[in-house]
Amino acid sequence: MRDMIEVEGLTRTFGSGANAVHAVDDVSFTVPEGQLCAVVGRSGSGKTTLLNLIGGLDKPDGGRISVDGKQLAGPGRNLGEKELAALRRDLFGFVFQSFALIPILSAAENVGIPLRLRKTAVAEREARVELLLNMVGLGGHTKQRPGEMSGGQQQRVALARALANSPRVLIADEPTGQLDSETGRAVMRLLRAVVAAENVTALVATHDPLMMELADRVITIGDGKLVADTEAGEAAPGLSAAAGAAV
Ligand SMILES: Nc1ncnc2c1ncn2[C@@H]1O[C@H](COP(=O)(O)OP(=O)(O)OP(=O)(O)O)[C@@H](O)[C@H]1O
Repeated sequence: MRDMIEVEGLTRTFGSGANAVHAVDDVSFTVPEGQLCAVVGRSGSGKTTLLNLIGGLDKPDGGRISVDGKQLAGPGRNLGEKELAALRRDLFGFVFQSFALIPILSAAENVGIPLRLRKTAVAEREARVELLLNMVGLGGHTKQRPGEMSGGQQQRVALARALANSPRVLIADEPTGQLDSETGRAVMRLLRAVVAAENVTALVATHDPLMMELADRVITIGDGKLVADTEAGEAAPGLSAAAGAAV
């Protein structure tokens, strides 16, 4: 399987001198296409900073990032905001802890936003929105606004929206952080299932042990450094089978 994400010597420092925080400190790894990779670590270890760098929401101080063979950052590669925004739109779908839905739009309209931005034809957009809302189990809720939905339903809408553009990579930062544990588990299982159905590569920052079980691989970050990198099969025999059963 070819590599979808390639990160080499990635570094991001906030502040300087005695106050410098090495949020991401010389991190290197690759993620093969189709893999669901959990990124774990204590609060403040650098997970969000790492995801933001890979997703083109922030720029590194050093190192290289390539996604789907396109170099987002590296020596001599200083993309302008417009260029970076275009790459972001084409390559990534984002899911945030806070859902980040637009309150005055219905579920279907929220999911359709990335397709409107791309000027996708109306019939094609509506068909894709319907397919995605059905996939996340919200086919009967298309007209509801976020305020009329539960947290779990809102996050399922956000997941559908993140997939609308058929991104190569799904980046999810603590997607269950605001959900109760049972709802969070349902969202995690759904995420596992849609990653497989849409053949997307996913990076999920999480504290949730279930996500670690469902993931193909777990990357552990500590003080900005990569401290462990475990494939599901290596962690404990049988984990993959358990993950399969859970979907
Ligand atoms: N914009 C910023 N300016 C200054 N320091 C920052 C900034 N963003 C992050 N940091 C610092 O970088 C370190 C890593 O933060 P980051 O948010 O990436 O951690 P995290 O692992 O995602 O934490 P959490 O699990 O609590 O979300 C922390 O020490 C944080 O205080």
